[in-house]
Amino acid sequence: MRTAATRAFSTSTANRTKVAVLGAAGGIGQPLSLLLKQSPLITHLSLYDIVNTPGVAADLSHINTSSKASKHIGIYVTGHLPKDGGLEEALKDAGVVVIPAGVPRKPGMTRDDLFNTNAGIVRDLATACAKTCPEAKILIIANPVNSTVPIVSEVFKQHNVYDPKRIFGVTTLDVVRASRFVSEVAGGRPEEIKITVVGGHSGATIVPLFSQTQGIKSLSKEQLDELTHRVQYGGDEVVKAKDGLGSATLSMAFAGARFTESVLRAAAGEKGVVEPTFVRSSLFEKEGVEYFSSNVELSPEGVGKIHPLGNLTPYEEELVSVAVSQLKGNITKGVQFVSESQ
Ligand SMILES: NC(=O)C1=CN([C@@H]2O[C@H](COP(=O)(O)OP(=O)(O)OC[C@H]3O[C@@H](n4cnc5c(N)ncnc54)[C@H](O)[C@@H]3O)[C@@H](O)[C@H]2O)C=CC1
Ligand SMILES: O=C([O-])CC(=O)C(=O)O
Repeated sequence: MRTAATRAFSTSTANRTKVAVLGAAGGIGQPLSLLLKQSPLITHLSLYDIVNTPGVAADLSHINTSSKASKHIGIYVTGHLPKDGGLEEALKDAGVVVIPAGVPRKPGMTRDDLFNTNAGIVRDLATACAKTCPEAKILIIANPVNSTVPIVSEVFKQHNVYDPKRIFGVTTLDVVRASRFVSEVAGGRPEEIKITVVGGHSGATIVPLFSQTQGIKSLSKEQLDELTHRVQYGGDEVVKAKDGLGSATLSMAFAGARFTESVLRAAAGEKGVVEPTFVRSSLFEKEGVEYFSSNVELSPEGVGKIHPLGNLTPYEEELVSVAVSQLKGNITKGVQFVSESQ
């Protein structure tokens, strides 16, 4: 977690932040909190779940990570359960809220099958955020991301605190997978291979743009088909291997910690921090799609510059058009859910 950049920015205590993790005792929440406990950019790690959080918090609070910049005050960890206003306490003064709360898939399910359970969980947590920490950056991991991001946005609109720059769908795992899978086929160090992945976060809405990465343009059509399918359905590989015990947790914690750290680095003033993320975007607005994932330069306010997709091959253009048509339905479903629950 400690890159040269984070070391440079960790010298200022002014920019250090309270980060709340909602769903902190879950499969993603626990390893994500462990990774975040190592960030020099966090002063207070606030953990909330409907079960088991005090234990997770007590355990993490024994880790001797501390920042010299804060005069040896380590990251302060607290754990909250719903009783006695625990959620409000967890969110009070948070600068960043990460939401992995919600149920994961079992074999045979799509991410959209999680909507009925997770939409209500995310709506209620977003309501608490809109009331308690309306200026926090909200990082949404809970699936289906293509619908939960519009849900959070609609809730914030209802409370008149909506700023599209501060609401992010976490799609980092798609680029983490893409670079790993490409390295297995084409060689190279996966951590150095950058693949642009755009669209959304489920099946055919996930579109890797392999043509934009130098050195792998010579993939055969068969390799391209296989790699594209593997990135689009990488989540299914894990769901199948876990055989009823959930979906990706450890790789997601890695990806979620990377994205959170990037948001914090940009908030601390670092320039040139670019991550893919599913945000309010004008890229496909004309086609009626208000949210889209693409590379975004992060800024102190949150979303900075949304990068255009760049040159696409006809193969990629076709994938993007399928993604756009599916996203429309996913987004509408989230928006309608909030308007119908009023
Ligand atoms: N964006 C992405 O790339 C990925 C998203 N996910 C999604 O992340 C979510 C969580 O997955 P896991 O951690 O594996 O599930 P899990 O079931 O292990 O953990 C979820 C946690 O959320 C908690 N929770 C449920 N309702 C809550 C509420 N109202 N308030 C606070 N906490 C609540 C549960 O008690 C549990 O501890 C799932 O929806 C999954 O599909 C998973 C992998 C990748
Ligand atoms: O596949 C799932 O349900 C979890 C997920 O979003 C992923 O692993 O990309």
